[in-house]
Amino acid sequence: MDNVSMCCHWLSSADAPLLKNRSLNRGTTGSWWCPAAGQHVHLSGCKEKSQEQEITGTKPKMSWTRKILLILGLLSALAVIALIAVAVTQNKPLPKNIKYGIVLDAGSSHTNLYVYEWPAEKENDTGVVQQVEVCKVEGPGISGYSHATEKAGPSLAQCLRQAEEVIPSKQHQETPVYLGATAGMRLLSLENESAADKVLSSVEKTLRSAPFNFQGARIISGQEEGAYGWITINYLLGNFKQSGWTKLLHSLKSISETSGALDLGGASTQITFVPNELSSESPKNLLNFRLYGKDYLVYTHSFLCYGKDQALQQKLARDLQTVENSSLLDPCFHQGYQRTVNISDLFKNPCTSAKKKQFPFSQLYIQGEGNYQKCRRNIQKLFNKTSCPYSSCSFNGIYLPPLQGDFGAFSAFYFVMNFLNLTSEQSPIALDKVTSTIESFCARPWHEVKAAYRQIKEKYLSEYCFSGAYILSLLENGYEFTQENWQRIHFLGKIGSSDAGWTLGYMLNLTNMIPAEEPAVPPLSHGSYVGLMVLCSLVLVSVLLFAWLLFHKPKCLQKGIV
Ligand SMILES: Nc1ccn([C@@H]2O[C@H](COP(=O)(O)OP(=O)(O)OP(=O)(O)O)[C@@H](O)[C@H]2O)c(=O)n1
Ligand SMILES: [Ca+2]
Repeated sequence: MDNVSMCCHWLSSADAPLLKNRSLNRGTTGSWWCPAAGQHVHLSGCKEKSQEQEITGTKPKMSWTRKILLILGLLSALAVIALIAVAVTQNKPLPKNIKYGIVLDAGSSHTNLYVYEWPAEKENDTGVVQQVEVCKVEGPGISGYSHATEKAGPSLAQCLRQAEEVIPSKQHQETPVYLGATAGMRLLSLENESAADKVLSSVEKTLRSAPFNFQGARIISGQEEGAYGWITINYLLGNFKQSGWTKLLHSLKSISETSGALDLGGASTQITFVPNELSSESPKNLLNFRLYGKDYLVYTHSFLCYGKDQALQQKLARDLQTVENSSLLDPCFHQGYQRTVNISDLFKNPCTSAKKKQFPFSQLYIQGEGNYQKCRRNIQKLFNKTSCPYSSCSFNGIYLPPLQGDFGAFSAFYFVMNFLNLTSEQSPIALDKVTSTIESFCARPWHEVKAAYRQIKEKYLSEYCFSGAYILSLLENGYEFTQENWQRIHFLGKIGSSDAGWTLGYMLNLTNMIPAEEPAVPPLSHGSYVGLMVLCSLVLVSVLLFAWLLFHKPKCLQKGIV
């Protein structure tokens, strides 16, 4: 490189100010002190570097400043890459550590075993527990073993073995198992306490011999059953999640943020919801919860003997008072249907025992009549609406505050309405359409119904007419749902993969998985955190690139010098 081009090279670099006391302009000619050359040189004007290279035919030597800039740029790029890599790997969710829990729902008609799972590190979040298995125990509910109490426990063995297969064996010991018995056992303990105790001892023995962590087998109260059902559906529907926009929306609109729960079993039925007005008229029906940082005042009532099987027993016991001989024409069964009932069985539990009297026959022959309207009138008698010691009542003098918000209706509410094709969520079915559907189903002769639904158990199938009419009676006459708020009842079998019922709420409570206060959560999710890191890094790289380009340009091309 000759002195001129070398000096021009210097002039285009950051060292140009070394040329002291001279103002430089492109095209300036004359004699200049060039530090690179260590001498005065004669310049006839600086040229663009490319031109200069063309002219000289040699590769220009990279200045130290540019080298340092380049190294700094490279190092910054490396740092950014390292930063992203660390963000992605360091904060990536750890491999899932799953926990399990087992609850047995010992209902009046049958027992179900549920297996739940949840990620261990998210125990206190809402909506993370889900059902992974349900096993229906063969045979009757445990209260059905009152005459052979020692067989109640062994009846559960097969479902426990199924749970052993679902849960990894190394976690068997740490998996809690709970059994909650409902209305069937409540009735048995009223009728024969020692038989109920023996049944519970038998199931306890079997559960203790399973490889799981036995946590108790007990009869739960109607209040608990109602409350845990309400907790389950609201947990699964995500109604306890009160963060960000939902919180703001709720506080602005004061909308009802929880769903009521309607549970219909074989022996009892529960209604649970958050009423609009606070009232302490009937304190035994009110429960206070603090969940995820919010207080809930919940109304609940469980009607023992108003599950669909016991309601039918009550109806038959009443009907029996009016018959002249041993046959009964029943409008709630299909025409052509026949059933024989032992009179002693009919009066054996507390739901019907008050109506017990001597009859000149030991069996009742029931003949179906298939008349919905008559059936409704017949059932209506089960709801005593004559006196109410409170501002408002459902029936039998039980306090009921004004109905409020949406309701999730499950168990037999769902089984029956689902069978009748009346559960559509897309286009909620109007009450009069529901009534006419049940009316025409009841009018179908038994032989036709039986032929149309061969796959359905006769016990269930024969009672869907009665059950449909009973559900409408309970909701319309009992709780006084109207054409309008009927649309707010949602018939639910499952929510996600979990069955709607009290068991999940029971387990969440006993394992302390629903905290009173909202758990502290990191402000950003892992995804948002990584995204933000990448964005910041990209901005940093762009700034560095821009700076490098700026410095890389020949100085003489920059404004102010040219
Ligand atoms: N596919 C089904 C399943 C069940 N049933 C009936 O629905 C009623 C209620 O069942 P369930 O909710 O399981 O009641 P339990 O839990 O056994 O009773 P409870 O809660 O009163 O103890 C029972 O009469 C049962 O015969 C039905 O009609 N169709
Ligand atoms: Ca039940």
